Amino acid sequence: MQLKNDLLLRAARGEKVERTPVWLMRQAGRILPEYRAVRNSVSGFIELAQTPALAAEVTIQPVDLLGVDAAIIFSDILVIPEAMGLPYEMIEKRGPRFPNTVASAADLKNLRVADGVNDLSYVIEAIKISKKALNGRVPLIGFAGAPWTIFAYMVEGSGSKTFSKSRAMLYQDPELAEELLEMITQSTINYLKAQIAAGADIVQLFDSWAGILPPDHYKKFSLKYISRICDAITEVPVTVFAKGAFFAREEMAKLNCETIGLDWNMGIQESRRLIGEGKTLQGNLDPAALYGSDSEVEAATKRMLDQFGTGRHIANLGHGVYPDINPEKVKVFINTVKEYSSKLRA
Ligand SMILES: Cc1c2[nH]c(c1CCC(=O)O)Cc1[nH]c(c(CCC(=O)O)c1C)Cc1[nH]c(c(CCC(=O)O)c1C)Cc1[nH]c(c(C)c1CCC(=O)O)C2
Repeated sequence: MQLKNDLLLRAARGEKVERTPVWLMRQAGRILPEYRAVRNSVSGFIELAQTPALAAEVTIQPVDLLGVDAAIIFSDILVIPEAMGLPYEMIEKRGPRFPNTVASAADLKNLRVADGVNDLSYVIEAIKISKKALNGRVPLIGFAGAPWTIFAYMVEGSGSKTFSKSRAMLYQDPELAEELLEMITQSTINYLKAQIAAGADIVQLFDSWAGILPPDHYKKFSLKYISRICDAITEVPVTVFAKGAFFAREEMAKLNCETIGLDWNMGIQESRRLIGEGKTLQGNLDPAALYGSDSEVEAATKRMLDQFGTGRHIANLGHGVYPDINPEKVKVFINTVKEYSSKLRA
């Protein structure tokens, strides 16, 4: 199926675009009242994610209601641990929790490499329904957590300020850590390939806890596995977003990926200098800028676009949109990108 709007894919590949494409990390299922209505019709996040018709419905909402240039499949990065044999719960207002965690080699024996097709069939089905319903309007983004971030949840059992259990394992039992990271990496490759076969047009890796590692550990326990995933995914463009990994930008330029996500602490011109011209950059407005007035949102968005210039860029926030942001402010951000970047690129 030919896409009617393929700006995101062209920008990712470094081809010419009439204007800068724009979407928001975590646009599906956070800020829209229309999402909450669907969410309240089921028992919780997990049931919603596991009901393909509803997952597809909330995937498409931001395209209809906000005018973004891409849809991102409604799911979570934690479906991979579950498919490997470590189920999670979503605790209302608190976040994910794993009743069982990985602490020893014996715990690894209970895990398997996910095949991505059968054990995550509900995501694959949701992608197929979403593609049909999108009918080529915009590309569909598939995604997964980066191995280090998934590892951190599997060892820690929940989010954490310090991730000291998962970071301790890197010092105390690096072989065990590497064995688990290997299993996650293989599962992620299988899963992303299944998403692509089902219709995902581009895929993004979220390394949300990149910033908690020192540079040497980041290279050894995260980038190494991200690099393997980038090498394995040859079918569609790949985006790597590593929150807080400012120290790794030069290393990341060597990844076999098309796009690198910037968080809002990373200087735009400095990032371009460190990464070079060979990658598209994605980001990076401060998510909190959307708490400002309409004219402040507009001004901040224009400042961001001026700094990225007319080079390879996909507009986004520097992390996921915050749940209490007014969708009208998101529209100001999106419309400003569309109008102002058209002028810049004319
Ligand atoms: C770290 C991480 C997680 N999940 C994800 C990340 C990486 C991105 C990031 O750094 O923010 C990624 C994610 N999670 C979700 C998506 C859906 C698609 C999208 O909108 O981008 C995506 C891309 C749905 C979700 N994932 C979750 C919800 C809220 C659950 C609900 O509706 O009750 C949704 C819509 C729950 C979740 N899932 C996770 C947490 C910490 C939480 C609780 C807090 C929160 O809402 O973010 C783990």
